[in-house]
Amino acid sequence: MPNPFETLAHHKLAPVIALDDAAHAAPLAAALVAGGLPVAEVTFRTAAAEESIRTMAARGDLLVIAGTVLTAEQVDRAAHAGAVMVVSPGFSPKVVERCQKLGLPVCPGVATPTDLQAALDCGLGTMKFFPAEALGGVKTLKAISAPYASAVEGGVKFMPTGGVGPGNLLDYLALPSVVACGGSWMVAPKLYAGGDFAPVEAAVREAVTLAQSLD
Ligand SMILES: O=C[C@H](O)COP(=O)(O)O
Ligand SMILES: CC(=O)C(=O)O
Repeated sequence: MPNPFETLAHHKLAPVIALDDAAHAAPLAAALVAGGLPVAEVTFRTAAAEESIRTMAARGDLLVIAGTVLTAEQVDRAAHAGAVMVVSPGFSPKVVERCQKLGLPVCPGVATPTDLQAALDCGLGTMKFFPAEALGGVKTLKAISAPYASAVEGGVKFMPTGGVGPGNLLDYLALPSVVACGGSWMVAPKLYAGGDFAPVEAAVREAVTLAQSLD
């Protein structure tokens, strides 16, 4: 599997998934792959997260990221289940430390310059900007990142998440500091409420077309 950050930079999207039922993991993964987006950020917001990660990782053709990882114990469970990267809504030194100990790429959330510098102190160069829209969106991201352009080689990179959708995706992706955007719109439970995952595949395909339209 290539470096997860490179995969994210290629696809520009990280679908944020909260599964109540691990039985949905297989058809959801299939819809993502069929729609052209072999990336899944499965959040530890539900009890089904670990099993869902295991199911998706077993395919071998999908970048499986563990999301909403809040404790070192969840890092262990995510890694054991097959996640190849960890993200969090905020910056937790314990989560980052455990990931680094395991050699697992980690992308913590930052909302302030203080968070950002804490992540830099850990040697990290790519961070979530969360919750992106509620924090002021593109304007705030530009302002927060400006002082750190030369803090790491190539500049600090971000994965804005929270309130990103088809209406503002390209505004974020147009920023050179943005690697990819996280979002739940193309994997929202209402799309597969009837047990049919075709609407997910269609929404994923549309999101992929939009994200790639900047190239
Ligand atoms: O908590 C929010 C999710 O991580 C993603 O945000 P979203 O549902 O606004 O796309
Ligand atoms: C928001 C986010 O990235 C997370 O829950 O991990």
